[in-house]
Amino acid sequence: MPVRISAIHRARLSAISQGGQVALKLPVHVSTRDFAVGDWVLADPRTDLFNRRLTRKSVVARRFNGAKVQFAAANIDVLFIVTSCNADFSVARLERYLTLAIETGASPVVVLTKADTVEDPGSYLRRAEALQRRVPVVTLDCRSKDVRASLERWCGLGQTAALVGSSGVGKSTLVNSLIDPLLDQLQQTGAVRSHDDKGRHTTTSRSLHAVAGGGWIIDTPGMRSLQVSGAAFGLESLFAEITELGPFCRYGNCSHTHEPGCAVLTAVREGKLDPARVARWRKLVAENNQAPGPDASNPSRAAGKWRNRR
Ligand SMILES: Nc1nc2c(ncn2[C@@H]2O[C@H](COP(=O)(O)OP(=O)(O)OP(=O)(O)O)[C@@H](O)[C@H]2O)c(=O)[nH]1
Ligand SMILES: [Zn+2]
Repeated sequence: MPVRISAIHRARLSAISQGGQVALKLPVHVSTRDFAVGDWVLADPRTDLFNRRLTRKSVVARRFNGAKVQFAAANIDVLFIVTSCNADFSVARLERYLTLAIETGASPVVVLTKADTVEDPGSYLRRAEALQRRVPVVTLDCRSKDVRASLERWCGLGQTAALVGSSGVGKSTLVNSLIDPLLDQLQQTGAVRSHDDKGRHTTTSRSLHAVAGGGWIIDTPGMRSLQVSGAAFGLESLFAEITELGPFCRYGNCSHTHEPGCAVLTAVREGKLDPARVARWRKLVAENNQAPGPDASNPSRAAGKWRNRR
């Protein structure tokens, strides 16, 4: 029977089947670390024993200290990049998330929360919109009843969205505003939150929730750092206004740092490119070149199909 992973615990997996919640039993050689919330797997309907994981169409994977990979969400269509209209807002961090989204193959949507706490949310909106051509940006108050209407076009029937962003920006509040409480209670794990060591409520396991309107949403825990690696294509598309100038440089191997006849440097001098944006792009490209090679864990990428999907 096909089931979808809804939460990952240290030694077990929760899943949702057509009939409701399933506590998946794992064979001894299978580690929960190999799974992501949103994974589709096959299980034995009589024993709930795990059989095999189905091929992912997309996966959000984060890399720590070089090689260690953590899977945050699988089979997603939309990546909500959540940041708030305050000190958390950082164009540099948003560019990292947008690169991640492009590499994942999911459509990014920038969600600017706590719009109710600032005089001019529009200034945040404009700064975010400038980061990627045609990227949708939404400003909202996560606690408001308008949240569903603002995000429903990305949460339709059969669609899966994942939320990424720093701790405290309002991801859980957003999920609570989006979910269908009845449906979610019926299908959910009931253990989305648990107490950490300090006795504070915190989101410990990534989880899959049923959204009113037929979609699904995956919450991920706040992340402190987001390393860019194996993301040459993502950087090339995100910084299109810069990379498109490459062919116009005098030298084919131009590093766009000092060469005569460099189209990028010329555009900066003429005020057509923001020097700060170019500096951030250089930094990410350098980081990407230093990191380990392409992430073979992304199947949509390995299959060579993912570029066509956009
Ligand atoms: N004023 C205002 N407060 C908000 C908004 N969104 C969230 N908050 C508040 O900000 C605090 C943090 O919100 P959470 O939803 O727990 O943030 P989170 O991103 O889930 O944090 P983690 O679970 O640590 O990843 C809570 O006190 C919320 O009530 C918003 O749009 N406006
Ligand atoms: Zn150049």
